[in-house]
Amino acid sequence: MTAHDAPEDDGVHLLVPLKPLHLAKTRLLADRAPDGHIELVAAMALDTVTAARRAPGVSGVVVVSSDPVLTGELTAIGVEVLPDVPGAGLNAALRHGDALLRSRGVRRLGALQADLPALRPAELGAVLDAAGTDRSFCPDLPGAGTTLLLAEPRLPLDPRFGADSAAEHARSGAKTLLGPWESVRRDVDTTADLAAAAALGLGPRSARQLG
Ligand SMILES: Nc1nc2c(ncn2[C@@H]2O[C@H](COP(=O)(O)OP(=O)(O)OP(=O)(O)O)[C@@H](O)[C@H]2O)c(=O)[nH]1
Ligand SMILES: C=C(OP(=O)(O)O)C(=O)O
Repeated sequence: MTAHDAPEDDGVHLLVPLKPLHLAKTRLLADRAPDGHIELVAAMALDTVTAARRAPGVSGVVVVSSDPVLTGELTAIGVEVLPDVPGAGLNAALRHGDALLRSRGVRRLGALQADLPALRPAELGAVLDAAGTDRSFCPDLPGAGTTLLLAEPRLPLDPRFGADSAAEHARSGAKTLLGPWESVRRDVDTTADLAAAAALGLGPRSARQLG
């Protein structure tokens, strides 16, 4: 974290998890050539992180990943990267990041997916406003997944990402955040999602990758 991310402030620190790039976003390969896949996944993550850092109410963004290329690119723009827990999976990676940031005194914490290349800072800010300090989550546009999970101040994140995570997060007592913030819900799993994100307006790195 930088001085800008000082834990004393009351903004939210977001953990952004990402698998090794060559293993990530395989559903996109169902109907896309593999050329440029790694570069596209990295570009989407960098656009997501860049937009999230600019959002009102966000005090810091920390990526959880063991990918060396991504780590190099993020570090170069001043983003901290925590190494993954090898082989432990997404929720363990987030719990690991949660524990580490809490040990530094961070009070407000959330998890944001790395595949939101159309993310608009003002829309993420509006979601954080609507959340207040409640445990809450933003479902993806299809409704089954989760793009953002926010913990209550000082309480564990308790992430339940994976199949039907929206229902799992609701069951865990999290408030559902619905509102005019399509870019926060527009995650990219398939080529149809990618086209929808492009229609919304991609971040510069993703736009460049798609030519
Ligand atoms: N750090 C970390 N991130 C993970 C891990 N597993 C999944 N993720 C990330 O969690 C996010 C949500 O996962 P998915 O949307 O299913 O992404 P994916 O597994 O890359 O996509 P598919 O291969 O298409 O299923 C993505 O950004 C993944 O890279 C993990 O073990 N560690
Ligand atoms: C892991 C998840 O992501 P996706 O739905 O994009 O696979 C989730 O939403 O919990």
